[in-house]
Amino acid sequence: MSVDFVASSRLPTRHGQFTIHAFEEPQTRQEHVALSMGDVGNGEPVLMRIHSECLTGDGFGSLRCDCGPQLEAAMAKVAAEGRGVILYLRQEGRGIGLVNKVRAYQLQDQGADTVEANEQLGFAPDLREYSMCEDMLRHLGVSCVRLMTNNPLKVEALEKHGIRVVERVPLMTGRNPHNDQYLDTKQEKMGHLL
Ligand SMILES: Nc1nc2c(ncn2[C@@H]2O[C@H](COP(=O)(O)OP(=O)(O)OP(=O)(O)O)[C@@H](O)[C@H]2O)c(=O)[nH]1
Ligand SMILES: [Zn+2]
Repeated sequence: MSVDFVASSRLPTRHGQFTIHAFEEPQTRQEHVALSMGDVGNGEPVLMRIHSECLTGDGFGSLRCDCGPQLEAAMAKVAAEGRGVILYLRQEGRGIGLVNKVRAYQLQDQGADTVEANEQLGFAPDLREYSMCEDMLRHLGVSCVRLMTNNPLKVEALEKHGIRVVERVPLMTGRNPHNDQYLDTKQEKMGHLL
């Protein structure tokens, strides 16, 4: 999916001052944003996070997943280096959307794991794709990254879109009794490097 750059502005945060860049997919009007700090277009590898929207974890502090602490940790690491990028992609629920994610949570409350719940709803375990990253990174002048993730599919997807990943930086944070099994399932069934 191609995306158009729309606007950017200053974004002071508790981790320091970022610039927020807004993008839109012309066909679907799907919106995505990037946060950047420092001179990311100078050709040096850029510390980067691709974060998939999780309203429950990022916004409400849900302990069912590790998204909130991962986003906080990624922003803190970028701030510590004074340079980096967070691509915040609006792919809620690994692409099934917020309402379907709550449906999946309901099935998980009844015993399904995160993969089984998606399958019971008729979805693949992970519907995300990352083609929009290419336009977003081109706009920011980034072609080479150190990617903060535990998901090898994200590394593969970026390389497929012409972005060089010189390092995978593990992002292990936020394990708790409520998401213990969820993280184990990601490791066992989805190949995450936890
Ligand atoms: N369908 C579904 N989506 C979930 C569930 N729990 C979290 N998510 C979504 O999963 C996405 C985050 O993906 P994860 O699999 O946790 O991690 P990742 O982004 O693939 O990998 P990392 O880069 O290591 O964080 C967010 O969009 C969440 O909303 C769930 O039980 N079911
Ligand atoms: Zn989450």
